[in-house]
Amino acid sequence: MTQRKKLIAGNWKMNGSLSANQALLSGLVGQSQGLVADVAVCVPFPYLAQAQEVLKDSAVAWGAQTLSEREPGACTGEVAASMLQEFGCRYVIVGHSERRTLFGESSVVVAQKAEHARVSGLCPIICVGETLAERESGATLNVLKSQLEPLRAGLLTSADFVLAYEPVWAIGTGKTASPEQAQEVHAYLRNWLVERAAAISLEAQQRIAGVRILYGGSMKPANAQSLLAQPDIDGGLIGGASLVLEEFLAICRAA
Ligand SMILES: O=C[C@H](O)COP(=O)(O)O
Repeated sequence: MTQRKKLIAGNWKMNGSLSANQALLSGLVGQSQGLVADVAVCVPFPYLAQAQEVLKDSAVAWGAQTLSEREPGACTGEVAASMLQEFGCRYVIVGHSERRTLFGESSVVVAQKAEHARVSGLCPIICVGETLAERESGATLNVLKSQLEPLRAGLLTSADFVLAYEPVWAIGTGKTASPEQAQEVHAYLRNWLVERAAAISLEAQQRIAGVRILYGGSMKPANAQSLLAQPDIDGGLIGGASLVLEEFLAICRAA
C-alpha cells in the first residue's frame, strides 16, 4: 500500500494584514518543528513576499489561492504562474468553490489553471465539492465526476497535484462532513483517479497512488483526528482555523 505523507494546508482566503501575518507566520516557524505532516499556507497575493521572507528557511511551504489560466500579457488584474514561481510558491489552490461561485470559474477553466500551474512547477491543489442541494438530491458523485472530467492527461500523468474535497455546505458553516461521509467521497475520488490514470498509461497508474486527497470544510482541532484517521483522507485544507495559530498547529499535530 502506498504511504502518503499528510498535508495540512491553510487557506487564508481574503484575510490578513502585515502585522497579523507576521505574528502568525513567525509563530508557525517557531512551533512547527517536529511535525510529521507537510504544512503549507496559501496567502493573498500581496503577502507572498512576506510569506517567502518569513518561511524561507523553515519546513512550512507557501502558495497562492488562484492563478490565471492565460499567458502573461494584456490581462489586467491577473497573476501568472511564472510570477508565483518567482515568489517561491510550491502550491496554488485552483477551483475553490468561492472562485467557482463568485467568479464563474468553470471546471474547464479550473483544469486550464491546474495545467498552467503544473507546467510552471507549481503543485495545484484542485478543489471539488457539491452543494447541499446536490447532496440532498443524490447527485454528489456525478457532480464530482463532472468537475474532475476536464483534468488533462499531462497533469494526471505527472501526479504532481493535490485534490481537495470540500463539500460546499461545510465551508465556513461549522457543519462538517462526518468521517464516514468524507471517506466515502474520498474513496470515490481515489478510484476515479486510478481508473483515469490506468486508461492513460501504466506509468500514470503507478504514480497516481501518491496523489494526496485533502478534506476541507470546517476542519477544526476537535474533529481533525477522526477525519484524518480515514484511509483516504490525506490531510486538510483549512480555512477559518488556519488564521488562529493554536488551532492550525493543533490540526497539524493531529495529522
Ligand atoms: O479552503 C478552505 C475551505 O473553504 C474550508 O474553510 P473552513 O475551514 O473555514 O470551513
